[in-house]
Amino acid sequence: MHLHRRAASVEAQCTSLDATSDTISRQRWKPKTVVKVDPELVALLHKELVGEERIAAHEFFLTLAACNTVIPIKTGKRLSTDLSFGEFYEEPVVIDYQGESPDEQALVCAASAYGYTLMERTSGHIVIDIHGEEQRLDVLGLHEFDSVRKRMSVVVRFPDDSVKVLVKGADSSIFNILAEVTDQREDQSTGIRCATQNHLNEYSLQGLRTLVLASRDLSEMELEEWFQSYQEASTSLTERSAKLRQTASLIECNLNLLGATGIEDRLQDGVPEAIESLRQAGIKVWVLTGDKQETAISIGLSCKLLTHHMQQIIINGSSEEECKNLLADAKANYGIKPQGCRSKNSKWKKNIDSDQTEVENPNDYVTPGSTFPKTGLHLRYSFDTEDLPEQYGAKVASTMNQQLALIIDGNSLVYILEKDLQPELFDLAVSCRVVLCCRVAPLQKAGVVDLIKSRTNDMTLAIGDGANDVSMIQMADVGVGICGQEGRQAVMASDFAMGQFRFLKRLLLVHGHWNYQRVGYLVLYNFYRNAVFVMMLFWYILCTAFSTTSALTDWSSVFYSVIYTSVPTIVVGILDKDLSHRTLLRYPKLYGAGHRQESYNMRLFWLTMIDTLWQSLVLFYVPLFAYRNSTIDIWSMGSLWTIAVVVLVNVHLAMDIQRWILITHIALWGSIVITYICLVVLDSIPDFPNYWTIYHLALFPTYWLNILLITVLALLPRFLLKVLQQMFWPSDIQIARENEILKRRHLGVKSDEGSG
Ligand SMILES: Nc1ncnc2c1ncn2[C@@H]1O[C@H](COP(=O)(O)OP(=O)(O)OP(=O)(O)O)[C@@H](O)[C@H]1O
Ligand SMILES: [Mg+2]
Repeated sequence: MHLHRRAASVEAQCTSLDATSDTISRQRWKPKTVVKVDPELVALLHKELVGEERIAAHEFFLTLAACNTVIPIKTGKRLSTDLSFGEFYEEPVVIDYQGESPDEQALVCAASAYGYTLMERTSGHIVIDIHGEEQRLDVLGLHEFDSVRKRMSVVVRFPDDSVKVLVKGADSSIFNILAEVTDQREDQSTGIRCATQNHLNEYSLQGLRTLVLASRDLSEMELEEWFQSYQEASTSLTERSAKLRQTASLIECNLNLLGATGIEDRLQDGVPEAIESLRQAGIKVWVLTGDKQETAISIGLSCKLLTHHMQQIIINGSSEEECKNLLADAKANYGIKPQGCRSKNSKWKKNIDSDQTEVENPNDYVTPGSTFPKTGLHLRYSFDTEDLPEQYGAKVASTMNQQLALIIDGNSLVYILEKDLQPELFDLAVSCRVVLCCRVAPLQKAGVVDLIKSRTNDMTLAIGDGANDVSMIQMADVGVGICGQEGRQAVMASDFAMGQFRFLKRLLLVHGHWNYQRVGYLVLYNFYRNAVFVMMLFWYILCTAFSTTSALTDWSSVFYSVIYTSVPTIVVGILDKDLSHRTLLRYPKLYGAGHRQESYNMRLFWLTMIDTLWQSLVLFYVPLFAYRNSTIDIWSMGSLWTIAVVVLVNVHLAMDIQRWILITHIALWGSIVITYICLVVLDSIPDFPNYWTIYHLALFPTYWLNILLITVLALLPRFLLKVLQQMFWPSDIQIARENEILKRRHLGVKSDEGSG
């Protein structure tokens, strides 16, 4: 049976109830979502039928309805009028199913469509409406789903006093605990198993999430033994989950296979596009999923993470030796050499980056370990490209023509992550364009993130929506949680929460870019802003032979950082944008500026410091030279230096502002005005030594010319360097900015012509 997890209502074609019988059509309730049913299966479930097939189908749907943690919520009845007859009738109660797992909700809805409606659930019992007859089943115990067992089970007592354990879970975990095939029923059992296996393969090749259902009768003795152990385990204060797991294994064995389900887990809107953009931005995306391998591959194909042209390296080992051999073979086959650990300041970075920028179509090149992912609802984990080791150059050449996809399952990861095979996996993984880890447990997801974190200096970002993504989200440098239908655990553990995967594109390419540019610039600017002031004071101390006198009042020194220059810094730090969000989304490669550390690096830092030195010298010596033959007092000089440094740092900032808006003007020019106001106020207080200085100074043009000359002379080298750089060595961002400006002008001209 296969059904849609998210689109049950869209698929609505006929109500479940029509299909069963007249009694049901008179029901006082109806499910909120209606599901398309298979008439053949409905016919098989007909009450009057007897026989093994009917019993098996009955038990299958009973398990679907009972073995879950879904809570039915009924909305109240109301009276309505039937217009054709003018009669009052009671509208049926609508049952909505709420639960943490969307898969379970879909399965319960499906069971309801086939006449097995879950009506009520408490911790002690469940009520199921079976073809119009309500049956109350006592729940003796429930072993919740966990990612280690990959299954869940419920023990129920039926009205006829029989006790059954109903189990559902991943195929890999259920097939291991099925009853051994006995001689008499060998043909039938193996037939059923083969058929189920075929169906499972078929479903997973279509990208459906599969589950297997099984059950068995419990004898009184077994029940008693289990119940005692269950009671002990569930009230235990230490190692409760391990004890419960052990207890579950008492009954989760010798099961009879009931059947399999396939649920379509549709990708959210915009996932392939978002992945493509992240890829172009130079971000590598790996997919870590708990799904079956075939399902994961199929989803990888549907979100264009994998393509049919890719060479798939599949690592499915069941022992350490086997995994070692598989990894070694893969490395030998594709000529992959050891990578070693990567260091952040590697000189190879530049080469690789230039490789990237030269290639127009991102699909045409293999970026270092360009492993980009499927995502969807279950997005996994990505890490930013950084630098690459020396050997990479050779490897790029060898893998250029063969796009590699590494597909590895959880079983192999057990041997690889816990043993000494981590370096082998790392070498192979970073050489592949895509890495897809399937059937991985939550801790393994965290282990894979840790593998990258411990071996490279790359930034890691983990994104996920379920409880099984929590450890990965916590392990990564940046954790993003998607608030979806799978509960809020991922969101609670994350640094950023979002509604859909595609918003990640905006978060990284737009906000990430802006943030990087702003922070990078502000770090440099703040070094400069403080250093230029301190250096100016330093020159004064040198000139006065370390006399401990001061030219600036204490107030000026304090106000410089707190009032005179702080507001523009904050405004620019929050509001400045080098490029519009449209441009950034359109050209994801602009995100590469961050990878190349264009906004903040050692070279820029030292250039800024040299510039600061020059500016501080101009700042100090120009007034000194201008007033060399005068009898000006030291407080007047201090006043001039104060205002000159404030004007200088603000004009310096103004030169770098990319986006001028009203608030930037107010903050920047307002700061200079406020400085003047403060100086006037401070110079008007008779108790201060600087009393009345500004009134004297401002009367002479030399004062104003000094400020002008300082600003022009101090900023001249910087200005020239900027002009030269923009003319001869423009950055990607510069080119995109010019493009934006030209477009805007072009549009302006067009609209002028239009209005003319
Ligand atoms: N509520 C459940 N009851 C029984 N089995 C389940 C349940 N939820 C998941 N499973 C089975 O356990 C497997 C692992 O589940 P897990 O939650 O770790 O990953 P996933 O949901 O498949 O993938 P993802 O990593 O994308 O969340 C699933 O593939 C499924 O077969
Ligand atoms: Mg899940």
